[in-house]
Amino acid sequence: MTIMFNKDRPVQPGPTEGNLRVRFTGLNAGYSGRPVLHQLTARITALTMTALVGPNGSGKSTLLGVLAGVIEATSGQLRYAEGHPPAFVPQRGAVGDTLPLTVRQTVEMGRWGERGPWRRLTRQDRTVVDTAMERLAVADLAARQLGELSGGQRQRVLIAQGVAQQSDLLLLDEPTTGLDPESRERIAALLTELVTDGTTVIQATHDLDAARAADSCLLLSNGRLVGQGSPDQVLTTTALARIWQTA
Ligand SMILES: Nc1ncnc2c1ncn2[C@@H]1O[C@H](COP(=O)(O)OP(=O)(O)OP(=O)(O)O)[C@@H](O)[C@H]1O
Repeated sequence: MTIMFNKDRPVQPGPTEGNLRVRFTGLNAGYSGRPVLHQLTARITALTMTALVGPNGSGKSTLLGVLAGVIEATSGQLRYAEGHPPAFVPQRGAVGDTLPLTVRQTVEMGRWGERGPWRRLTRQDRTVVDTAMERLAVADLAARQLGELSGGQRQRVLIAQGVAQQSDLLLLDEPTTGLDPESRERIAALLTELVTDGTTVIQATHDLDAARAADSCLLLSNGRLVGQGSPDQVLTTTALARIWQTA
């Protein structure tokens, strides 16, 4: 699927290319009257883990939002290889904690893309939800209200909702921020497992350990892509010092 972000041009279907899962060229995006992303061009290989790295405000969440389809780019080209629509796990803070939802209902929302909102779930949907909750170790919290949970528990529930979407493209916005080391490791291991099982994972992260464990990194600074490649190539002391000093 190819999405052309140019107000005058229609959406065009495009060919898939080799082992690419996502490719974007000259992508510009922002918020009303506020350009944020400038001329981003990158390729994301299927069945890899990509880390989006950069200081606060560099545009990581905006880029994920564009890739997830919740923010419309103003121009450029975004192309996905054949596959499911992306599953998007937003930042924990972006999800209201006063929503009157149980953990199970929250994870069940991951099936809405298949079933439609508030529709009765099939037995298979319920199995998918159970499996996602078990993978994230939140099954014993199923009846609890989302708002009663700790930050780390809520984060795991949101990731379970993403996993329940059964997409082969999972986008996560800072999935380990604010978590204790054990929860971070558990989530890192799960994301690696998902890649092995056939998912392409893209995560925005401030966790340099997570970024160093990724297959590739996109380094953002002021809405521009200033590095892309393997963690060793991109996360050099010099590059990190330069970018964080100017942030
Ligand atoms: N809803 C919005 N309306 C207007 N501007 C926004 C909005 N959301 C983000 N921005 C601005 O867009 C820029 C990029 O923000 P973004 O959240 O993409 O950065 P980020 O790299 O994810 O930051 P962080 O690491 O703090 O999450 C910032 O200048 C921010 O103030």
